[in-house]
Formats: sequence, structure tokens, C-alpha cells
Amino acid sequence: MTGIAYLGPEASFTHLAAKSIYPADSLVPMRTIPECIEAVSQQKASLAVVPVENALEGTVPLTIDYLFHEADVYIQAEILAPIAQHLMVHPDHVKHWDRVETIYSHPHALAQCHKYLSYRLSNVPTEQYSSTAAAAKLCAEHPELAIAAIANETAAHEYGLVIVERDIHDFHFNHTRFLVLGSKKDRLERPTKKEQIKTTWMLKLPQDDRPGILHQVLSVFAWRRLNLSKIESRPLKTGLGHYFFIVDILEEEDHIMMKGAAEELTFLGCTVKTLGSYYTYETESE
Ligand SMILES: O=C(O)C(=O)C[C@]1(C(=O)O)C=C[C@@H](O)C=C1
Repeated sequence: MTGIAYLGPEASFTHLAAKSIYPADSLVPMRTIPECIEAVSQQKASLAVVPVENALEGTVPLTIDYLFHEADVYIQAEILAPIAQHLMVHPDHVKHWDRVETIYSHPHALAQCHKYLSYRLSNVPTEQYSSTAAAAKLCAEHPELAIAAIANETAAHEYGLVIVERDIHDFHFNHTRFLVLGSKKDRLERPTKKEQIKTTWMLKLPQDDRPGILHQVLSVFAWRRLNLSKIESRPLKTGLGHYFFIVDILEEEDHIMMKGAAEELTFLGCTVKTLGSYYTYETESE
């Protein structure tokens, strides 16, 4: 069991995030997020790095859903990275870049540039691809096609493309959170003294639709003064109106108040799936 799986290929944003804390030669590219998570749960990789949330576009649903429904893995750290999106083409197309016929990228990247694309290139269809770097690689491998990719600067260098429009993401504050996942509850050391620990739980409410249950759940945290930094619902996929909740709590799971909270939630009929406690590593831009 060796290697750290990441959403590839080389020069994806996930690759840059992973390289900020792990040596480049330990990283193994995968084609999809589920493949990364499976590699860890089937012990084919020691860890995996996957995107989980973007400041402009919100959750990466595939990651959250796969963690809840399909795998039993734990978060060992999170990496917070600034994101800058650029439009790039093969050198053969630089002169007439605004005549490209299709723009490829990861769905999150296309969504981060929605305003730019609709004002500047409204007639050009977009096509979703497995990652920004995979889209850049496609442009490099097909100079005969008039296509462009939205990706980062490293991808432009890696695949020999030319950036024709810089910083095309719609809002300046663009960051993505990436998770480092492992098969055991084990966390990376605290990166700096001031870093706050965080715990992620996934909560399923009791089956019977009793009034006020969400209020009761929140009060479990409130009276214990447990600070939530995020709460979000996702469909349970068992029918309309059925959800599970992802909560990030700014406390360590072993804390007495957290143990009490878990017990009380279970008593209320909730199922608590823990992803563990971990620290945040912040990276600089490329
Ligand atoms: O496509 C990539 O390069 C990725 O690493 C994926 C991903 C995402 O899933 O959000 C990561 C960061 C950016 O927000 C855009 C795309």
C-alpha cells in the first residue's frame, strides 16, 4: 500500500494542493474522485487528496456523497488553496482564440467563470471534463481542434498551452478546500500553533418526521457551546424531502462535550457518521 491518490492528471488544482504537503514522487494521479476514495478504502493507496468545497460554487457533491454512501474513510487534514482560472489554447490557435468551438473544463471551474463566459464567449458551448488539467491535456493532444480549456497556470506550462485570458473567475475571493483521506483515524500534525482543530460529522435524522427535530439537533451543539463552522444538507437519495446533514464543529472529537453531543444525538434517534478531527493547511497561490 503506497502512494497518495489524487484527482489528476498532473497540474490539476488537486495536484497542486497535494504537492504543497507531500513530495511529488509520492503522488499517484487518478481519473475521478470516486477512484481516489476507492484506492484508499481498498488499501491500494495510503491516502487520497480530493476537492470538497469551493468558495464560489459550494460543495463538490461527488465527494460528499461518496463519503456518506460508499466509503468508510477519515479526514486526516484539509488543504485550503487559492484558485485562479485562466483560458488557454494550443499555440496554433492563439491568433484566433476567440473563434474556438468548445471550451472544456471541470464543472466547478466552468461555474466559477459563468459570468465571464456568458458576457465574453456566449456563443461558445462548454463541455464538462473530469478535471481542469485533463481539459488542458485534451487541448494539447488535439491541435487540429479549435478548442480551449479553463485551467491553472501550471497546467498551461505542463501541457504547452498559451493563456489568452487571465483570472476569468467571476469573484476575486476564490478558494477551494481539499481533503486528505485515510483508512484510519489519524491526523496530520498541527501546522501552526494558532490552527483550530475541526471535526466533521455526517448526521442522519430519525426516520419519523417529528416537528422540531432539527432544532433539537442544533441545541445539542448550542448548549454545549460547540461552534459549528458549517452545516449543509444533501439528499439521502431515498426520496424527496429526505436529507443527511454535514456538520463541521470547531472542537476535537475526544473532547468531553463532543462525546456528550454524540451520545445525545444517538439518543434522539440520529445516526452519526464521523470523519474524524483534523487541522487545516493553508497554501499560497501557484
Ligand atoms: O479540476 C481540477 O483541477 C480539480 O482539482 C477539481 C476542482 C474542483 O473539484 O472544484 C478543484 C478546484 C477548482 O475549484 C476547480 C476544480
